Amino acid sequence: MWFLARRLFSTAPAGRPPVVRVIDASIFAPGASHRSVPAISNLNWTVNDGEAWAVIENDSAPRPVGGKSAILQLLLGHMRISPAGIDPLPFLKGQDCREVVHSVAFSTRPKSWGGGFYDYTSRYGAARGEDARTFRHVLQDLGAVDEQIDQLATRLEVHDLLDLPLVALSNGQTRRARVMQALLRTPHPKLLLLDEPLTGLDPHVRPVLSELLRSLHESDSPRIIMALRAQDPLPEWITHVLKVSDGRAETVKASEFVAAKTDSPAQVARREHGAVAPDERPPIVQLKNVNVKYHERHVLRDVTWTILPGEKWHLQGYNGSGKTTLTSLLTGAHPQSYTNPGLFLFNQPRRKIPTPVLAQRIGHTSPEIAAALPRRASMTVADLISTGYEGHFAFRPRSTSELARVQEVATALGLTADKSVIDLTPGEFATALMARAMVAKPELVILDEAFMGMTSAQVERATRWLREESGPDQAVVWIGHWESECPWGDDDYLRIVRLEGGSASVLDAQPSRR
Ligand SMILES: Nc1ncnc2c1ncn2[C@@H]1O[C@H](COP(=O)(O)OP(=O)(O)OP(=O)(O)O)[C@@H](O)[C@H]1O
Repeated sequence: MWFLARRLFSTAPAGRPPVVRVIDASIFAPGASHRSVPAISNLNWTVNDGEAWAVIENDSAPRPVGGKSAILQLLLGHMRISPAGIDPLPFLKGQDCREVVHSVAFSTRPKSWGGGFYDYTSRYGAARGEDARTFRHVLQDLGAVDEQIDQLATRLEVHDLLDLPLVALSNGQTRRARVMQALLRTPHPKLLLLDEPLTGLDPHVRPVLSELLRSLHESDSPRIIMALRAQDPLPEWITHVLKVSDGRAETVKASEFVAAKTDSPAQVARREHGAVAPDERPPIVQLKNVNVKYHERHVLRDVTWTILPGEKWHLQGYNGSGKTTLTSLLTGAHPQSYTNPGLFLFNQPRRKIPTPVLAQRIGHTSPEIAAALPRRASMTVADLISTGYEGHFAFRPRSTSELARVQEVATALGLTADKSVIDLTPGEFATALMARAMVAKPELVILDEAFMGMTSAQVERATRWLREESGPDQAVVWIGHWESECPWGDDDYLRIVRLEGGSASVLDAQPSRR
């Protein structure tokens, strides 16, 4: 098959045009005048055949168009390039890049989803049925044949999900599904651009996807250029890095880039701030032998777990292991939350607490919420953060103290309160969602992939703020596949619960206070 063909990774045969070549050019957003500030100035970038490049953003003050997305947009033919007449992709030999350059972005919501609310809880009720459009149907509609679908799905470890409705896939499973969609589309891509492809993937799946991308790239079918955050580990097959920072770009060898890397922002912030020890009071969450099943699919199996006030938990598990399902029981978003006899929240059976009350008492951010949020030009950062008081997307006039608190949180996190949400970078948007989860100082906060799309400077600021803000009274469930990004560590009595095969085990790697 075309996508499994392999070839030795060799230097470019003489005479083959470079994949990318831009010499002394400035890149402008479409529609920007000649006098406006370029998104990237003085770009000098050549990608020779046989090289593997990552575009890495290292912005201290990210601008909506000046970072890695400007480079990806350039390769997609969406930017104006000056001097005019430069063809940034000579290897296409004049072929229309809109046909053969595909991109998959994971830190932003596709524009086609518009400004309305997308009900992410529908996935919990999605059923296998004759009418449901399955993952396989969606791929077939793109022109893929079953043999290709089966091979690629097996390689990406999503084969047993092909007959599920696409909406039922977990966050990490959806990421792999989107890569499959891009690869199996007709016409096949010659260049595939992936923006943060490894975020949201568990440590087991990351090498699986990375290895697939490596073998595709080495066989030129398609070539891959990926954009990463500065704090992400660099796949070992990447040979060169384009560092983009504050509207300027610099090329370095991957080995030099790795050698210059320092500790993660969370590690730095943890080192500089003291430990916060949790308090001991009656549990705020108790699960006793809780089960969740979809027909024959047993997602959670006899899960028993207790969260005490102030405890900091890292909920771990591979993609599809049931982390989102488990947290949706706590927030009441899952239909089976209401009927589950073993679920106790705030010292009461879950069915005795109305779901809107849960939404007020539990702060929550997740990729599903990020995708669901209605984005309208008239909605400001302050509007968005203040919906954290109710925990749903209701807009009502705010009291003076609420407004002051929203402003305080926005300022502390470097956000401009009156900026429209549609003008936010992915990192600013993730920061605003995190602020929303925390603004009402809830007793329990669930931070699921909270740093998705943030630059390392934003991660560093968010880490410090979370550690200062979330004192001994607030319990936190942290979900993130990058262990080094967890704002709390051993010194904070961080506790670990791991889901595997539907079962939960508590792994106390360090001596706990209890
Ligand atoms: N309606 C449904 N029908 C069948 N299976 C479902 C349905 N909804 C979810 N699942 C399955 O339940 C499993 C758990 O999904 P969940 O989103 O909880 O995983 P996760 O651990 O949060 O994954 P990730 O790390 O990718 O976010 C997945 O394998 C998913 O495909």
